[in-house]
Amino acid sequence: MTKPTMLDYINETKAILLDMLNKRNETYNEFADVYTANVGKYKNIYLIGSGTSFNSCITAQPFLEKILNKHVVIINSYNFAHYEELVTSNDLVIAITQEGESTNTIAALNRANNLNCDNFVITEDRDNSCSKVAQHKIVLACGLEHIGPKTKGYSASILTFYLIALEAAKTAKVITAEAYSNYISRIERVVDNLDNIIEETKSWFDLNKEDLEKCDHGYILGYGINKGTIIEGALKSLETVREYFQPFELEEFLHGPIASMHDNTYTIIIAPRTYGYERARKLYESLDSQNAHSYLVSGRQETNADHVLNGSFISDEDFNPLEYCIPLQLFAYLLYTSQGKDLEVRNYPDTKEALTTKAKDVQ
Ligand SMILES: N[C@@H]1[C@@H](O)[C@H](O)[C@@H](COP(=O)(O)O)O[C@@H]1O
Repeated sequence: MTKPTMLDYINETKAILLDMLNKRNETYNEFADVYTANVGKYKNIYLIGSGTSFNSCITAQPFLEKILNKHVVIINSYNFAHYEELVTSNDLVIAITQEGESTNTIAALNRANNLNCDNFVITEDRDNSCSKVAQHKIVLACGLEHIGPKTKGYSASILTFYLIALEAAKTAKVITAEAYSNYISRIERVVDNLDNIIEETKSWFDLNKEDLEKCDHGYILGYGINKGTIIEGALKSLETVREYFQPFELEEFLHGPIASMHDNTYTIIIAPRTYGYERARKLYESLDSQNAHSYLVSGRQETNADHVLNGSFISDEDFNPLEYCIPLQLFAYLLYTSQGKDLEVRNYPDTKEALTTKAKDVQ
């Protein structure tokens, strides 16, 4: 059997997310019950992970804070395990690890246990190292993903966070049944549209193929709730194209990094029509008039410039990261394949032995 590609996994995303939505009550009821029983005790919620899993924490944080009305701290597994000073037994720890073998996440969960923090791990449906350490498990219901650069797992991770927050808020009566249903319908609408985004992204890449294929470094820019989207998007290209891609929040980019742009620097701006859009569009227009490799990914535009991905994005104010991650995942896939990069060849293979990051190899 041939190994699935990143594209196969991206194509599976819509069906997987719809299935997760359908099974949400049974999948997340334990979390909702534990949360409801302790809602008065929990002061802060810690979201912890490494790599793509950590990026899903960055993306999910604003929605969890909004729905659960608690301070949500995002911190990577290593820092939680060894440097976090303020966590107490009144905090809830939620670790996320797709394959469940990341050594830093195991260490973070051990620390949560030692500190007597209630803790959950979101992870694949198999008996892995992290699920042996955590008090409770939430299944990351996307099936296995037999490839290093994760795509469907990232989408499933952010949806898991949205859904555990909504199930917990409904059970704890932090939100009304009506508000809950409204949030679910809005997620369904975004997920239902994902296949259109895939097709539109492919057309955009094709249209600009001659220029995009030459891309060997670039900046991925965004704002608001897409802070995690751009970090994850840059990571996808770093892992696959294996050239230099750097994410910046757009306003921070203007405060210095823009000085490092050259004629051959590419930019992709992720620009949903939410707060921040006007400045993003202005930045695109300004860069486009001075540099030949500037691109904008946004909802329907007045402009029909080839470099603008005029997608049929729903641009939901809370859930648009589910759709805006797709163009960056596809960009990485289409670019590395068009450049003929081989993901089976590991760069600097000796570091894997020198610095272990996984308790077990699961690929
Ligand atoms: N290259 C992979 C990343 O793609 C992955 O995100 C990270 C965390 O893995 P996990 O989510 O299983 O903890 O591990 C590896 O380093």
